[in-house]
Amino acid sequence: MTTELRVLQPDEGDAWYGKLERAFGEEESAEERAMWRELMEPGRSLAAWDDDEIVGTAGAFSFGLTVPGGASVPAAGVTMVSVQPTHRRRGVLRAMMRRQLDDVRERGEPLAMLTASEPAIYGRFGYGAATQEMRIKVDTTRVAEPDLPGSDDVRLRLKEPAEALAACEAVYARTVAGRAGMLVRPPGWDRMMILDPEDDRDDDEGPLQCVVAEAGGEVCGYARYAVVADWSDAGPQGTVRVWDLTATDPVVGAALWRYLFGIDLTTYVTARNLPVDDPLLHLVEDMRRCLIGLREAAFVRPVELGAALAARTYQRPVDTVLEVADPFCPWNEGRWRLSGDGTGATCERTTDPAELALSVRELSSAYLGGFTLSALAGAGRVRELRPGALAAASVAFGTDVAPWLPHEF
Ligand SMILES: CC(=O)SCCNC(=O)CCNC(=O)[C@H](O)C(C)(C)COP(=O)(O)OP(=O)(O)OC[C@H]1O[C@@H](n2cnc3c(N)ncnc32)[C@H](O)[C@@H]1OP(=O)(O)O
Repeated sequence: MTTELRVLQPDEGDAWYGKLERAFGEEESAEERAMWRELMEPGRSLAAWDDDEIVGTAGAFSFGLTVPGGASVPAAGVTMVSVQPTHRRRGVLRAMMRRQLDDVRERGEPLAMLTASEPAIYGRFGYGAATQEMRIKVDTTRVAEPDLPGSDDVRLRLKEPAEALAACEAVYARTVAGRAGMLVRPPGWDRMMILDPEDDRDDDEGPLQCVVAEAGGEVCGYARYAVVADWSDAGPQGTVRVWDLTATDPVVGAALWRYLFGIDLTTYVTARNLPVDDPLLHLVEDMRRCLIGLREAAFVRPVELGAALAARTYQRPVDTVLEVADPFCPWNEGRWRLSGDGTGATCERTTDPAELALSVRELSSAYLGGFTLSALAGAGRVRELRPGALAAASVAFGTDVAPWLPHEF
C-alpha cells in the first residue's frame, strides 16, 4: 500500500473531519463540529490519501506554552490524529508524525505537545507524559466547606456563560504565566470552554452555569459547572460537576469553592481536571474524603532540543552535559551542555564528557517539572555517568508550582 500525504485543501475539510469522527467511533454534535472546524488552522492539517480516499488525518494548533520561569514558548498542539480502521498498523501514523515534526521544525516551533487517546502511542515519537491532572469527588455532607477570612467580601454573581466569557477569559489570561503547562490560546478558543451541546449532557445534567467572583469591583475569578440532579428515596443527592475554576487570589478561590460546596440539593462536588497542587486540598480539613485520582495529561516533545531547554529557567543553578538519544528527530541526538539558573539558560552542543544519558522522551517528561529525572532514573530510564549529576539536575528541572494543562485539545 502506498499512501500520499498532503496538506488539507479547504474543499476537503468535511470529508477529512468525517473520517476523523469515524476513526474515533463517534459523531459529534453539529455545534461541536462547527467549533473545531473553525479552530482548525489553514495549512496545519494533513491528510493521508490512498488513491482518492482519505485514510489518515493529523492537525496542529499554534499555542504558546508556558514553561518554567513564565516564558510563553511556541508549541504545536498536535491534534485530530486518526487512521482508518481499514489501514491501521501499516505505518500511516508514523508517516504523518514524521511529516508533522519536520513541518513544526521548519516553522521554528521549539516544542510540540498533545493529549493522547492512548498513552502508549506517542513515546516512540519522542513525546513524554509531562503533566498530570487531578480528579476529585468530594462528599460535601462530610467535608466542611472552605472558609477563608475575607471570603464574605467576595461578591458572587451568576451569569450566562456566554455573557461572562470575555471577563472569564481575561481572568484566565492573567494566570497563564504563573503555571508551566498553561496555554496562551489563539482567538476563538474561549468558546470551547462553554461548549455545552444538550445532546452531550448526561441524563439529569443541567446546563452549564457560570459564577463570577468580584473583589474590589473587579472580576477576579470564576467557576463554570453543571448540576446533575439525583433524587433518592431519602432526598436529593445531586452532584456539582465543576468544569473549571480560575481565581487570581486565594480568597477568591476559596469563596468560589465554598459556593460550589454549598449549592442546595447536592451532595457531591466533582472535578475532572485540577492541578495536582490545587489549593482546594489545603482549604478542606479532610483531604482523604476528596477521593483524589491522578492521570497523566499533556505529552510534550522538544522539537529543537537546544532552543527548548534554553527557553525555560531552572530552580537551582545547573551546569551539566546530557547525552541525548532521539532516533525519530536525529538532529537532537548527541551531547549538550546545559547551563542555567532562575534567570535563564543556554544549551549548546559540546564534546565534553556526558554526565547523564537519557532519551528525548525522558527530557520531555522532566521538561515542565511534572516528573523528576530521579524518578525516571529509578525506572532505569536515565543513567547517571558522573556521581552527583543526577540529583543536581533533577532538583534544577523541578518547579515550585506543579505544571498543568487546563484543557484538552
Ligand atoms: C493527539 C491525538 O489526536 S490522539 C488520537 C489518536 N487517534 C486514535 O486513537 C483514533 C483511533 N486509532 C487510530 O486512528 C490509529 O489506530 C492510530 C492513529 C492510533 C495508529 O495509527 P496506525 O497507522 O495504525 O499506526 P502505525 O501503523 O503508523 O504505527 C506506528 C507505531 O505505533 C504503534 N501503535 C499504533 N497504534 C497504537 C496503539 N493504539 N497503542 C500502542 N501502540 C500503537 C504501532 O504498533 C507501531 O509501532 P512500532 O513503532 O513498534 O512499529
